[in-house]
Amino acid sequence: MSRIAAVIGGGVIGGGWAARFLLNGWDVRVFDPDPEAERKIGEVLDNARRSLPGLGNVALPEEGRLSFHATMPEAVAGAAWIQESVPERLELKRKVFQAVQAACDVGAVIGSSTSGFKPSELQGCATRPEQIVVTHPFNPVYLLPLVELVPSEANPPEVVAQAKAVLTGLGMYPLHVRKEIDAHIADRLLEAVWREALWLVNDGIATTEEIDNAIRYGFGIRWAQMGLFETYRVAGGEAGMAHFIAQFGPCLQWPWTKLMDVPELTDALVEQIASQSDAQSGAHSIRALERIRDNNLVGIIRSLQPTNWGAGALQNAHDQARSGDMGLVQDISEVADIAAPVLTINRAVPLDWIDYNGHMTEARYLDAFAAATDRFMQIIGCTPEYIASGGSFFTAETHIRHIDEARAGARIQVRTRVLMAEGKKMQLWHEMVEGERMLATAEHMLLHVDLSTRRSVPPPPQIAGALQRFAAAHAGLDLPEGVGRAVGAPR
Ligand SMILES: NC(=O)C1=CN([C@@H]2O[C@H](COP(=O)(O)OP(=O)(O)OC[C@H]3O[C@@H](n4cnc5c(N)ncnc54)[C@H](O)[C@@H]3O)[C@@H](O)[C@H]2O)C=CC1
Ligand SMILES: C[N+](C)(C)CC(=O)CC(=O)[O-]
Repeated sequence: MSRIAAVIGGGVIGGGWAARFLLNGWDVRVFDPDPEAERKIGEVLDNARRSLPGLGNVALPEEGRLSFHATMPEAVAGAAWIQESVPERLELKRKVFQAVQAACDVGAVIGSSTSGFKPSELQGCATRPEQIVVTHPFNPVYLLPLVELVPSEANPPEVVAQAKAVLTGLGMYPLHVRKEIDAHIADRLLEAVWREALWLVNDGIATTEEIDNAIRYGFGIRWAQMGLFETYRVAGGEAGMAHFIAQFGPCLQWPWTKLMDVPELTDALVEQIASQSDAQSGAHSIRALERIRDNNLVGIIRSLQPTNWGAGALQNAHDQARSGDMGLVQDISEVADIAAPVLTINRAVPLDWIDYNGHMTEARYLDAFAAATDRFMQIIGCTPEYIASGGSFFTAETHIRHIDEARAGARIQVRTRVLMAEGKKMQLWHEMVEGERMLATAEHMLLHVDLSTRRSVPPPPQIAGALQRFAAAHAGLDLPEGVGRAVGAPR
C-alpha cells in the first residue's frame, strides 16, 4: 500500500486531514478549485506543526510531501486513501465520487467527511459502492482523535479493517458505527445541545457567552474525560446508574427541553447570535482562537496521559506502538551498539512546555531528563514489574546546564551514557539535542533503593550486570565536556 493520501476539498476539514496525514509521514495531494486553498491549508499546517508533534511522548515520523493538483485524476491516481471533504451537499458529493472512482485505484479507501449523510446515500451513484465509507472527523482534525467510521452493507469487512488500520496508524480513534443512521452518533448528540442552545438565545434566557460558560466551567470538562454514562454512574453515588435513573429519569418527562423543535433562524435571530458572538470573541481573529483552542486541547489530552485515561490512554498506546520505529528500545537485548550513548528520548516539544519567553521552560528540561532516566532504568531491567516487586532507583543529585533554546514542536533527542556504576550508585550523563544543536546536558547521581525499607541497597545481579555492561562499554568514550560542573560558590 502506498502512503499517499488525496484530499478532495481543502477547507476547514480537508485542511485538518491534510495536516493529520502529512505530519504522520504520508504524502498528501490536494485537489480544491478554490485559488485560496493553498494559503488556507498553509495556515492550518502552521497551527498543526506547533501542536500535534508534541501531543505524545514519541516523535512523529518525518513529514510527508504536500502537493496541490489542478485536476482530480492527477490527485487521486495511485493514492491509498482518498478523503472527500467538499461542502455538505449530496449531489456534489456523489459527483465527486464518480470522478474519483474514474481515476483512483480499486484498492484505495474513499472516506467521506460527511457530518450527516449515511454511507448508503453517498454510495448511490457510485461505480464501486464497496470502496466508499463515512469517516467523519472532528475539528481540529489534526488534534482530536475521534473519527466515526460508518460502513453500509455494501462495504466488505476487509474495507472496514483497512480503514481502521490506516486511521489507527494516524493516532485516531475510529469509532465503528455498526448501524448507519443520519448524523451518525456524535453529531446527533451535538445537534441536540445546539438546538437547545439556540432556543435559550432565541427566548432571551442566556447569551452565547453565558451558554459557553455553562459548558466550559462544568460539564464540558467532565465530558472530556468520562463522557455521559460513566459520569452519571458516578453521580448516582454508591447505588450507581440504577439509582441515578430512578432519581432523574422522571425529569425527562418534564418540560426541561425543547429538543424536537428548532427555532426559526430568522434574520433577527441570526443577527442576535452573531453580534453576541462578536461581543464574546471578536477581540481575537479566527486563527488566534484556533491557537488558543489548540493550546487548551493539547493541555487537556496531555493531562490524561499520566492517568492513562480516555484520549490520554489512546495517545499512550499510539506512542508505545511507534516507539520502536523511532529508535527507542525497551531492553538491553535490543540495543544495537552498546558502546554508544543510548537514545532515551525522541520527541517533540509540546505546547504545554512553552513559557512566557516563548521557549521550553526550565522545569521541562528536568521532566525530559527524568523520562530519559526512566527509560534507561527500564533498559537495564528496572521495569515497572521490578519496581512493583520492591526495588527502584532514587535520584540523589542533579546538575542541568541550559545551553540553547527549544521552541514548540522542535524535535528533541536525549542520549544517555553511564559515567559510573558502583555498588548501589549509578551516575548518568544525558545530552539533549535538536538536530546537531546541543540544547542541554544533565548529570544525575542515583541510588538503588529497597522500597520497603526506603534504604539504599545494591541492585540485584540482573540489573547490576546490565548496568556494568553499559558502564564498561561507555568507559571507552571520551569524557563529555561539562562533567562534574557545578554553579560554584559565590565569590
Ligand atoms: N466544519 C466542521 O466543523 C465539520 C465539517 N465536516 C464535514 O466536512 C465537509 C467539508 O466541510 P468544511 O471543511 O467545513 O467546508 P469548507 O467550506 O470549509 O470547505 C469545503 C472545500 O471544498 C472545496 N470544494 C468545493 N467543491 C469542490 C469540488 N468539486 N472538488 C474539490 N473541492 C471542492 C471548496 O473550495 C472548499 O475549500 C462537509 O461534508 C462537512 O459536513 C465534518 C466535521 C466537522
Ligand atoms: C457542525 N458540524 C455538524 C459540522 C460538526 C461536526 O460534524 C463535527 C464537529 O467537529 O463538531
